[in-house]
Amino acid sequence: MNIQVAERSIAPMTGHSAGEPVTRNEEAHHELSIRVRDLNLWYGDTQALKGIDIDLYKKNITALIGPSGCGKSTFLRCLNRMNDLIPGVRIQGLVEMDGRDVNEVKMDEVALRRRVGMVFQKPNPFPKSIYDNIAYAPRMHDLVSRKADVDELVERALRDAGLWEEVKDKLHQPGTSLSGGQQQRLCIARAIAVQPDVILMDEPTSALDPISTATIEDLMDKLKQQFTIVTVTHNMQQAARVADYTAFFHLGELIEYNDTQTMFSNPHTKKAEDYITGRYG
Ligand SMILES: Nc1ncnc2c1ncn2[C@@H]1O[C@H](COP(=O)(O)OP(=O)(O)OP(=O)(O)O)[C@@H](O)[C@H]1O
Repeated sequence: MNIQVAERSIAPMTGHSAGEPVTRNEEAHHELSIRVRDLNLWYGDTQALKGIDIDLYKKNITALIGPSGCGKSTFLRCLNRMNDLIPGVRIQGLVEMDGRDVNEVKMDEVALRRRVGMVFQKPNPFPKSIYDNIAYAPRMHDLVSRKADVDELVERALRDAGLWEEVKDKLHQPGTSLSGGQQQRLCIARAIAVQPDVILMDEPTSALDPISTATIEDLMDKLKQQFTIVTVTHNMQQAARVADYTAFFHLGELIEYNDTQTMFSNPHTKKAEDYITGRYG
């Protein structure tokens, strides 16, 4: 492996230079998923993202951290073009997924969002049954049509989201009848049902109790075997527990991008250190 200490934070600055032994499992999991170059975003006249350059890796969890308003959610939404839905937004720069520019005019947004699932802060099941929450998108994308295939897909997604045993006898009850933590796992099951490449999570546990939070963190750890996960969190312990890489944003800029262990034990920038140690933010 040859991770370079980039002039700006593109590849994570792992703290070891080329030729040194690699002590983590980066060798096996260092395939590029998303490449972002000189990404700038304005809401009207206000610039919210400034020259972001970053490489995000497959089958890893990358945590986005930084003080409120620094642009974490805005950046996340650039990865599946959700900012396009906000009036007055202007975006410049490159966001490439598996080598293809997601902002290309020809890129079909529906197809993009099938490849890039999203889980929000507040669980938001559809006002439908547990079963239909999962079945809806795969049917819409024509991934399945036969009842037996839909049943199988629903079961697999719920099992992968660690929810099957809790809901298998009430699949036709409303998704909203579940607890908050269960609803969030239902939303994760819904996201993975279409077999995306990437799952974006915007503070996925901030509305949950500690036990549900721990369940979701365990689940994220399992899901990264199949999916690339990019998550926003305000919880430093959570970033340290779940993320392979951590990116620190400040006032719309990416200040430091590092493997999580280095970020939390030996941050390379004063701003990241101050934030992580609670000196501000
Ligand atoms: N729809 C919008 N219209 C105008 N400005 C926006 C909009 N969404 C975000 N902003 C502004 O862009 C900046 C970045 O916001 P963003 O929500 O991305 O930050 P964040 O780091 O995710 O914050 P938080 O941690 O509080 O969720 C902020 O100054 C915010 O006020």
